[in-house]
Amino acid sequence: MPSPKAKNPGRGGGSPVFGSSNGRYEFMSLTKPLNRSSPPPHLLQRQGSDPNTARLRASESPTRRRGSSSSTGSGQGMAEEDGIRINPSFIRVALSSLLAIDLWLSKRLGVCACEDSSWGSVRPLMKLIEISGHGIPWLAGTAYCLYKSDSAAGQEVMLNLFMGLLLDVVLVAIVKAVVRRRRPAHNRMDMFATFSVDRYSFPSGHATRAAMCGRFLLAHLVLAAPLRVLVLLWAVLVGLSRVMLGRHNVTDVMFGFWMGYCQYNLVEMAWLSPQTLQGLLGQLI
Ligand SMILES: CC(C)=CCC/C(C)=C/CC/C(C)=C/COP(=O)(O)O
Repeated sequence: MPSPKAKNPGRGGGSPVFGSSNGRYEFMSLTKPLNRSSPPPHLLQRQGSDPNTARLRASESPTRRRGSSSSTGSGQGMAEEDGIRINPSFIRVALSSLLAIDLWLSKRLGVCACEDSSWGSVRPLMKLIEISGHGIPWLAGTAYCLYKSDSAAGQEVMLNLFMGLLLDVVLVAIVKAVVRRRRPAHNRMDMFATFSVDRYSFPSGHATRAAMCGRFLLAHLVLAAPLRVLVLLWAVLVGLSRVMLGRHNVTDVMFGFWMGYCQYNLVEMAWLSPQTLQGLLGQLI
């Protein structure tokens, strides 16, 4: 089978392809036309600043030795070298492949993106789950519990949850503002109470909140086993509903879960004890 590189020697655009010219899959760059006579600058850089030394080392490389005994002579050897040369771009290729899979999967899973979608009838339920993970009910509910709590332990837990929720809103806003990934094209922007950064989708604020609050509740509330399962199920459903509603891509939610999980560690590290609270309140009053 002819190598794709041989078919498209001068194609631009930078998308690498998989080639199997010698029965072995390798990445080959389509960005630059092949230059058989001299190695590219980044190969020289990797092997030392002296181009002659670099050429010498390249000719001593096992790849070159293997290539010289191959059926197509030096051309084949160079093709194998190409495989080595474009290794630095492997991460870029992997990331763009992941992104493509992410977009494809997110579009396929966005089955409640509008009423006419295949699962459009489930949309009201998904929107209910969306509200259950929204920042405002969580902040308002926690503030209310803090106000109503008559035990020091209860107040301590609620205050730390409230601080965690504020931290979550701030961190998510920062990451969204920095990354600026747009929401999926199939999303209908009909969420309630959003800020300007909420036009961006990475990470999912609902997913960070679900992960952080889920961990928090499991760690600080004494819950029977069925309720613990329910908390976990709720967190998973919040994440799933983001993709099904078309609000987010899968990676936004996955990263959101991870970020929320880590945020809980931060809350634990910066835990406000009653003593710290008294000190803080003493300074304030
Ligand atoms: C105290 C304060 C600034 C509260 C803000 C609460 C609030 C409105 C959070 C935003 C909730 C929201 C719509 C987030 C977007 O979630 P995604 O999952 O779509 O990223």
